[in-house]
Amino acid sequence: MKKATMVHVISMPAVNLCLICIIAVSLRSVLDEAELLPFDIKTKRFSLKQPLANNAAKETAIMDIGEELLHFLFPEVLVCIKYLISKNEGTGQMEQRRDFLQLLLELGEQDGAATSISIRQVKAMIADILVGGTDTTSTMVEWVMAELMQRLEAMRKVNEELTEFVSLDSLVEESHLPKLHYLDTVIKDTFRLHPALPFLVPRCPSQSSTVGGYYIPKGCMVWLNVWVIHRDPKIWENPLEFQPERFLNESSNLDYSGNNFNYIPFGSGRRICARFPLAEKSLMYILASLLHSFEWKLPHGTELEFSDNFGIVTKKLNPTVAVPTPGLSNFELYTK
Ligand code: HEM
Repeated sequence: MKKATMVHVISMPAVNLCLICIIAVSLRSVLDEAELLPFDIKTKRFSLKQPLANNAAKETAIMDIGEELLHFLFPEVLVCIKYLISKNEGTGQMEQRRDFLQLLLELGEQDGAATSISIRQVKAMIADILVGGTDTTSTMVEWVMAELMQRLEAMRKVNEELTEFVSLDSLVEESHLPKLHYLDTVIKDTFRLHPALPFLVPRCPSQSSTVGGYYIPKGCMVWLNVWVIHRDPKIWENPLEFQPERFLNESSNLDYSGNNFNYIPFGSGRRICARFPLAEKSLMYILASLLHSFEWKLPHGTELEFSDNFGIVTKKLNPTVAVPTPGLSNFELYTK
């Protein structure tokens, strides 16, 4: 007999991960004002310190605050980082395998070299990756699920595609992902309507310039409003409608590379999301698995609504709640 359970599509810790992003993003500009406000764990407040003399002092201060905040908000992230580092150092894995962490640790060993980095910088980079990649991904999974449960025709097409390419007697594998074109368009149009970082990361030009007739003074903070670009009626037909088919035209260059400025959910240029290809794959994989293995319905008598909870990462104001029912032909697949 099929068993149904009600679940939150995504359950995240109550503390919003975007706090760390705010710190990472805005600290540089705060520090440029020469006053530093370090975070006091006991009082949970920022306290005033002396102006910082040079860039090295600012970098150290950024890491001090980042580490303190990590301790306070995400102790498990730090424990995880420390574990990974000690595991790599302790077991002689260095010689056998060269993964990202190992490369970072090797850079740390080059005494005096220009590329040498400290263990604190290694930790900061790994924390960046863990933090930058978690809240964004889970938020997007939730938005896609909500859009699909609202547009049953699109859900039907996704399910048909999954049944054709994966089949009901197997689980989704990485090799299936390139074949799931319709799911890809669903994710893309969800990114258009609900970009996870609607203002990207702010820019600070090192030279004054004029762009599109606007004078941008050196040193100012520039926020790009991607949310508005993605809903601009001059660019998009029926911009407020969820229409995945608009991405079926392959000649439109509407991918995640940031080369078409009409569509930049992962940003563009030198500061484009550092791991957008990984994010693209993870999203496809998570969503394909959820949608292939279960049939999703709203709890009886409830309706979806799509208000934003504005933030650095823009989530749904009201979490999506859905009821999954197993749909695979062989129940043992769920225990794998
Ligand atoms: C759905 C998932 C994700 C979304 C929507 C997303 C979005 C973004 C955006 C919009 C930016 C700013 C780009 C700009 O201002 O031009 C960014 C930056 C960044 N992302 Fe992602 N991201 C995601 C997943 C990830 C993952 C999985 C990682 C790492 C494993 C990651 C690491 C980073 C880092 C390190 C930066 C800063 C890059 C820099 O400033 O040079 N992100 N991301």
